[in-house]
Amino acid sequence: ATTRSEESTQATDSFYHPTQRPNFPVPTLIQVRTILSQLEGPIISKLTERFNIAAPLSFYSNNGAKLLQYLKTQESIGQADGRYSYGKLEYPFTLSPISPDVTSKSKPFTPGTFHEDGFTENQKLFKFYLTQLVPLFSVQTSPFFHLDNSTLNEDATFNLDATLLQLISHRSSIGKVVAESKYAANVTGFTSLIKTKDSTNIRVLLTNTTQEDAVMQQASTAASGFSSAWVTAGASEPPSFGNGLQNVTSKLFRELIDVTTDIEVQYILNRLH
Ligand SMILES: C=C(O[C@@H]1C=C(C(=O)O)C=C[C@H]1O)C(=O)O
Repeated sequence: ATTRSEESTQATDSFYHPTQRPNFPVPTLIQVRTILSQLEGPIISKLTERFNIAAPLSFYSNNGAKLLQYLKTQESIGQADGRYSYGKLEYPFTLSPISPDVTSKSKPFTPGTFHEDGFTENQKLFKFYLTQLVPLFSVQTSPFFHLDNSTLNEDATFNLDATLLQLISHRSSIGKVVAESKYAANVTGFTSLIKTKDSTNIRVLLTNTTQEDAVMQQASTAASGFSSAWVTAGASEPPSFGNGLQNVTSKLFRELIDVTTDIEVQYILNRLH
């Protein structure tokens, strides 16, 4: 008989049975940081687009039920294409989670090898997006021209929301790889903290505020670039546009760093499972 957890594994990861998953070595910390910085452009670009679409808060009533439904439809298609398969570091908002890896004699997960913990912060990211960012998307103008005089486009708005949510989920999930590279570089230091489940000191060991400042700085520079490019491209913007985009960008990246770090901590706590 198939158990509940096997069913849900099949649901999200139809590509590999848990016992036949490949061993994935992770890149070095320097390489992962480059990978993370590659995502800043796409995230801030989508954020700029979304920031510039008029959309009433009523689109998001009932805790974003309609947006979740939109995501569910998209994710079912993505799942069929293997989007959430093992090692993709993409985790759905609406489908069942991937099952965690279990270490055994035949599968020792030597340091430097990815070890899935099945954890996501997608619910937290969705709530943050809905309650902290959406209220700041308050432009009144719409880029759409409809002959019936309507200006709203719910579907296009949800499409941008979905892309943005998927990008920030992916960005924070790369925290798992960051954590593996840090673990591989300090197995002894982390192992004792894992054994005592000392999440506070695990977080201290994972945190690098110099790197965080560099990420925030790059995000801020990107936001300035996108707002000027938008105006150069012909958008008629109020004088508050540049600062408004800076504000949402900095809120988003502060949250992303915190969530990425949460994901790193969880990954380490479950590393020896
Ligand atoms: C991702 C890392 O871990 C933590 C999270 C960071 C981030 O989300 O950008 C940056 C520095 C660290 O505090 C890292 O060290 O690069």
